[in-house]
Amino acid sequence: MWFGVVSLFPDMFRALTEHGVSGRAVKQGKVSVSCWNPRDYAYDNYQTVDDRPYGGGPGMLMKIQPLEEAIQAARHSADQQPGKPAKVIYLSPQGRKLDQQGALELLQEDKLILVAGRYEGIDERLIEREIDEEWSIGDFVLSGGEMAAMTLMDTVIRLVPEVLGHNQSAEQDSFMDGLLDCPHYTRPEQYQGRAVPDVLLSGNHEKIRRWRLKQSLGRTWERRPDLLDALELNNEQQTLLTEYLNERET
Ligand SMILES: NC(=O)c1ccc(NCc2cccc(O)c2)nc1
Repeated sequence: MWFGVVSLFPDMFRALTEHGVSGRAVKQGKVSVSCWNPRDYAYDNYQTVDDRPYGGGPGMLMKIQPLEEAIQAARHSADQQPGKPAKVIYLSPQGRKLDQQGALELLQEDKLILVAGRYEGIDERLIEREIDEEWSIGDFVLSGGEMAAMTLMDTVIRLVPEVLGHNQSAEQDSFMDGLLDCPHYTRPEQYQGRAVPDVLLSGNHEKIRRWRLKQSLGRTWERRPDLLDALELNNEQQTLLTEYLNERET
C-alpha cells in the first residue's frame, strides 16, 4: 500500500516508518510512505506557510499556495504508482469518525494521500478543490493532523495482509468482531497473589475460545453497551453473554 503524506513536520512520521510493525512493513516494502512538506513550496524569503484568517479571530490558517503545490506534487507522484487513483484525505475534527470498519474500507484503496493540517486548519476552498474525504480520529483537537494521520495509517497498515503475519493475525483483534478484547495473561502463573484463570492452563482450545468470547461479550456489555447495540449476537454469543451476566450476580 502506498501512502503520501503532506505535512510541515515530515520527521514526525519516523515514529511510524522506523518502529514496530509499521516500521517492519515499510522496511519489507509492503508499505511505502513518502512525504511532501509545504515549506518546500514556499518561495518567499521567509518561506511563509501560514496566513491570516479573513474575518479576523485568533490563530492562523495554512497558506493556500504552498499547501496546494505540495498536495499536487504528492498527487503527481501517486499517479506514477500502479493502481487506482489516490484518495486524498484531510484529518480534522470535522471528519468522519475513524473506527475499525472505516480502517477496513480504507484498506481497499491502493494509494492514500494524507494531508496533516496545522494552525487552525486550511481554507475551505482548498478542501473543496483538493480533498476527497475528511476523517477524524476522535472528538478532540490536536495541535496538528500528523498524529491523527499516523493513527489512521497504523490502523490500516496492520490490516495489510502479511504485515502482522499469521501468529498475530488482525482477525483476533478486538473490534474486528465488534467486541472489546478479552483479558490476557502471561508468566508467572501466580503474580502478586493472583492466579491465571484455570481454563487458560487447560490446553482445551475449544474451552479457551469460548471463555475468551464470553469475556469479550461480558466486557463489551459492561463497558461499551453501544457496541453491543450495533451487533446481532448469534446463539453462542447470546448464551455466553447470559452465562457471564448470571455468573456476575453470584
Ligand atoms: N480529531 C482529529 O482527527 C484531529 C485532526 C487534526 C487536528 N489538528 C489539526 C487541525 C486540522 C483542522 C482543523 C483543526 O481544528 C485542527 N486535531 C484533531
